[in-house]
Amino acid sequence: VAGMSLVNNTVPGICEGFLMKKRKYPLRGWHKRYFVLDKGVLKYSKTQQDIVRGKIHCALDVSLAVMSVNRKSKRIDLDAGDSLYHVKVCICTTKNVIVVVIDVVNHYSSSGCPLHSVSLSSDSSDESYCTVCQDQQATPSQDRKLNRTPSVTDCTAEYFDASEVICENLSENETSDESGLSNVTTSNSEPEEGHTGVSSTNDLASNAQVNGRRSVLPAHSTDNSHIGILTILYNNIGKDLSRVSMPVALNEPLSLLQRVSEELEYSELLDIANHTDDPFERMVYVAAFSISGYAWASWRNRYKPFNPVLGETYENVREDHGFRYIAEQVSHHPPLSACHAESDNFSFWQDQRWKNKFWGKSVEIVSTGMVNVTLPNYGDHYEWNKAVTCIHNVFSQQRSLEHYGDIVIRNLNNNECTCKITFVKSRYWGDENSKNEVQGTVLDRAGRVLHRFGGSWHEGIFCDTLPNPQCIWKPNPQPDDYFDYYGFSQYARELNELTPDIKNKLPPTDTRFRPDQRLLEDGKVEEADKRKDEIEEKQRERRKAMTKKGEEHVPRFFVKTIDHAGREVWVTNGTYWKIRENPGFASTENLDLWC
Ligand SMILES: CC(C)CCC[C@@H](C)[C@H]1CC[C@H]2[C@@H]3CC=C4C[C@@H](O)CC[C@]4(C)[C@H]3CC[C@]12C
Repeated sequence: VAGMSLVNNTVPGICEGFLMKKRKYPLRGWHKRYFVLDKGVLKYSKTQQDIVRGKIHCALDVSLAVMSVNRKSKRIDLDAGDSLYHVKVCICTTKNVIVVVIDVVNHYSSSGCPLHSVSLSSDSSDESYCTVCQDQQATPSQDRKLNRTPSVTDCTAEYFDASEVICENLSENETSDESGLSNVTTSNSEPEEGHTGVSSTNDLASNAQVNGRRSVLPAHSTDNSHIGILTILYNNIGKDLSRVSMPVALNEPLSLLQRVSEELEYSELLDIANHTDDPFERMVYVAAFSISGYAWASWRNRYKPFNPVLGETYENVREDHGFRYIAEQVSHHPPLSACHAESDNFSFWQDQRWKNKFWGKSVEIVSTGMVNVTLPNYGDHYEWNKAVTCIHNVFSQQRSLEHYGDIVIRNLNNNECTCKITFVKSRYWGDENSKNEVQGTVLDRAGRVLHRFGGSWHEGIFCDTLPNPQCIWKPNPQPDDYFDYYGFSQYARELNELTPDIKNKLPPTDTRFRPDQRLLEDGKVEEADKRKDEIEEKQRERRKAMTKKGEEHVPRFFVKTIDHAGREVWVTNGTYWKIRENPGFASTENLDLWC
């Protein structure tokens, strides 16, 4: 078969042929597959015979997917919300096959809603375009009636045009709200039944104190399902989208600086590693630690963290875990959060740099920063990359998070062993058994496998090659009332707590003093919204003043250096705990960030 052939030009019939499909795992890369597009449903298999035999791999309704096409590279990206497919033309296919495919897809889609061609800014080629089709669940109810008129789709199409800018809004880089967003929230407030007016009668059990720390937040999370993200963007068409502020109701009362410290929840795995003589076994524990940092994702897809302001700091002293952690927002554009934790058993540091890739219905968060861990007992310095986090169905309440990709852990001070971990991309949506699967191997210098482990990032990791095969990590049980408290674990609930013992020791730049976040935590959403605008305005004023004076912001506790591989990284300058001790932050000059 020399590519896809259209059987009938007027009424699209069956369209089939070979295409190359991108695969993440196993055997990452482009693979030749036989595709059939039949009545708007796209299926594929290895060969035509397999299709006939019913060995079909996916059945994707193209009318519900967002398609972006790059004619130059002959590539199509199909985002169905739950799944993301990348295909391109086979070397064997003829040039205009892509045109045929697009025509066919357009034909099917147009029965549901009109389609428009727009350019995708994430694509360098001018020739690339994107067809957009909304499904009902992603469409804010208010606009449903408008959906029938072409203009709305036009506008959404325009919205996709600015894919990069919008994605930045997830991390909310720079915001100002001149756009009457409050109108959006109020005019569109149609709270879903059942979630509203949750009374704050906490049962006694959940009120019980753990470690003397709070086990509930002062107020329940408020339902934000009525906030149509698409509506917000729709109402801001024509404006500079990077300046569209998202309503605070989309936020959880934690900042990204606090969020990153959650990766240390299972730090006891590093304590074990620092007492494990066998380097290969030690690696198994370091690997389990790197996986444990992803466990929060099954509970946290309804809210997003606050984007820290430049110069904001956060400390987290965990005597029970034996470590202390500091973080600082060191850059605003691009947003960069640096952090450092130390204990008798390890040091941990990283700076968070990430890029967003927007595919129409899903956002992929690609982190480029490396995580570093040193273990003093053995002089090890481990370094690893992060997996990709994907927010599927970002505009809908059926939003879900997935991690995928390979992580490689290296010991920079000794190359006798390395570890490869694969976060398996789910191949069949809804297959609960293979959900969130993780597999890993510890290899020696010669590439021989010495340990094997596996499991999932939400349920735990088992290693059967250890002297006694065992579960090496399991997430803590989630409190029963998690839904009422932003999906927070017990650990997360403690992060923003302002206990009397630290109140006078913290620098005023600490996230715990951020007033809008505190108001949100107290359930005062409207006031929080107002305060957030003021804080963001103050940040802009400060930047303007600095630019005028020709000055540049200098982070207080972190410095920029170059790592062993020539990458730019932010590391601690070692002053935080010294200043805290003597003379104390009350007697130093501090940035004034809040209002
Ligand atoms: C529209 C909103 C309400 C949907 C929710 C978005 C949430 C799930 C998004 C917004 C910002 C995202 C975070 C941004 C940056 C990072 C750093 C990276 O190294 C790991 C993933 C992590 C920590 C992301 C996890 C997912 C995240 C928290």
